[in-house]
Amino acid sequence: PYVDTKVILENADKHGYGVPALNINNLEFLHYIIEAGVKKNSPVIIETSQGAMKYAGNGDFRKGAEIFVKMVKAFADEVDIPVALHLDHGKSFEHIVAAIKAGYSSVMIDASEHPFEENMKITKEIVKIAHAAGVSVEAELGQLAGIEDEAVAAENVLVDPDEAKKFVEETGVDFLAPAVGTSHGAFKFKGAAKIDYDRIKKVKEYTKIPLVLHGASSVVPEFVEIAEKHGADFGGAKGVPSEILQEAVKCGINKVNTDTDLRIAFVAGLREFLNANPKEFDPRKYFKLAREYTIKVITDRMDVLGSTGKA
Ligand SMILES: O=C(COP(=O)(O)O)N(O)CCCCO
Ligand code: NA
Ligand SMILES: [Zn+2]
Repeated sequence: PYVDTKVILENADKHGYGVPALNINNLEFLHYIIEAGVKKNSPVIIETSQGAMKYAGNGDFRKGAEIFVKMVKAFADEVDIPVALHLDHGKSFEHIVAAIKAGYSSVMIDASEHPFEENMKITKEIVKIAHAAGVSVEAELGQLAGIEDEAVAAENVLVDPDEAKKFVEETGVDFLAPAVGTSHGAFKFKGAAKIDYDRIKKVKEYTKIPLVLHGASSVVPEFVEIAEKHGADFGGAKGVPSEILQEAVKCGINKVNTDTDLRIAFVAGLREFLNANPKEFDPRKYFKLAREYTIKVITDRMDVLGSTGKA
């Protein structure tokens, strides 16, 4: 069934596991996420960026939002696992309202590049509108480095747990994404991978709401290697290892944003298949390995995060 993201995340918070939040831009990735969720009997949070809305609507983000809601509901109505649709990194008021109007389960207002008071003011306004429409809200405190779809964020600015407490109390936001050392994309760490567990624990203790880890892709070496063997150039790619994700979940993370891992698995399978099948041009065939690898990276993540069997 199609559910509110809050239902999924409150259960995850109560039982101490993580749920993968998986980005889509097209039908194929949606297919693979649903297949993985059914296979693992895991809840799934599907998420789209503002750019994905524009892409699906061929330039018209309001159309794209409507298309995604219809696509996700069509699948969600057919399966027994809970499925939610979330707007990821909503920055523009118009995109957030379009997602609410189209029927998204939840929206993120990402005002984290603004000063604390401004972030709080903007978030409060979005919470008022979204809650009036029965839609839950995610916000971000602190900043991740790396590319956030349309804007390059500044340096890593880690969350201040005392600010988090005030922020959640004043805004009524449903989930919070504290910046704790990760970043978006495939090149997350210059040195050893590490995140600030102590900050996660403090934010959890002070806010007592479901927490979100952004930039959580592991950049799985197996698929990086396959992609590079078949012409990709991902030199220096490094992500968040599974053990770190598991510790983050123990500290209070419940929604685990994952985009890069799906992209790398898919392109690894696509490159490998095309190189091995020069005569193939049937679109129902040439995504065969891309589909297999993408489903594998998602089902492995469900096992790592503990959402397997929780639907
Ligand atoms: O936090 C994440 C996931 O980050 P990643 O999958 O790159 O680790 N997202 O919000 C997904 C979109 C960001 C661009 O990839
Ligand atoms: Na941000
Ligand atoms: Zn993110």
